[in-house]
Amino acid sequence: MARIIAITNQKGGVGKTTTAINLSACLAEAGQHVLLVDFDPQGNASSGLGLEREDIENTVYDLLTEEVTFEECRIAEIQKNLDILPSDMNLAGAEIEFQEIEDKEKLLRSYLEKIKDDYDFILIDCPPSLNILTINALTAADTVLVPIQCEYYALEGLGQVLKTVDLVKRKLNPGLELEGVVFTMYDARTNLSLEVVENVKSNLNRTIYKTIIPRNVRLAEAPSHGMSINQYDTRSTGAESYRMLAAEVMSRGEDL
Ligand SMILES: Nc1ncnc2c1ncn2[C@@H]1O[C@H](COP(=O)(O)OP(=O)(O)OP(=O)(O)O)[C@@H](O)[C@H]1O
Repeated sequence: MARIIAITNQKGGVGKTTTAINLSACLAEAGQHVLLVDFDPQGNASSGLGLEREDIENTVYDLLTEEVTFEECRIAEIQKNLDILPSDMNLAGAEIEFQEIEDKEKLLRSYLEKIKDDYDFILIDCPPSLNILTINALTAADTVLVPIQCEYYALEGLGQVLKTVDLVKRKLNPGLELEGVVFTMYDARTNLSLEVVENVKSNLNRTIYKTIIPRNVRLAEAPSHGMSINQYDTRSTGAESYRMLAAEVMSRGEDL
């Protein structure tokens, strides 16, 4: 049965999508059967894996509004072992459109529960805001992975995420656990990156991944070529770091 991991941080631009794409791809490369749910109306996880608008017939929005089945929405084997539920701008209307639906927070969960047995991991790439989509993702998830960028306001964003996770745990999903925090865009040439890591470590009594994702230009380039980092530049430090993160995520499963 899959472990469902929501990748979230209400702060924008911290490396959620980069982590969702490359962690999914590295788990798949390691032989795990993975579903990546693009749950951000920006659709960056979909385009970052090479999907053009014309390749996408149905999106996760159509699934949630019951217009299509899971099979009709899923794009199978975008890479070996990796399937994706794509997204597009239509998902931005969810906040208003789901208003009238009973149990609107549990929509995604109801669909993922049906297919959970078919995967080892389901990763959900969340939008950078606390809206009905993020609440749906956290209600569907077993664990939450929080990427935090090595910059000054890192702790601020983290505090908000942890509050939201506690709220969803109390009201909607008692089994929800923190998978861990992962530092992104670490720049070894600056003192700031090191200070942020030390600061978060001393203030956060929670799981922090040993793997730190470095700032790496190949990671920034890969999505514009529609490739994950292990396809785009398999020997880059970016690829190596996401492989290490995948190995940690797999081994952590044994403790969860
Ligand atoms: N480790 C890295 N090294 C270099 N560039 C990176 C790295 N991680 C992410 N980036 C770049 O930083 C930008 C923001 O990353 P990303 O889109 O993954 O963040 P996000 O949190 O998903 O953003 P949003 O809040 O808009 O959804 C992108 O241009 C991405 O290519």
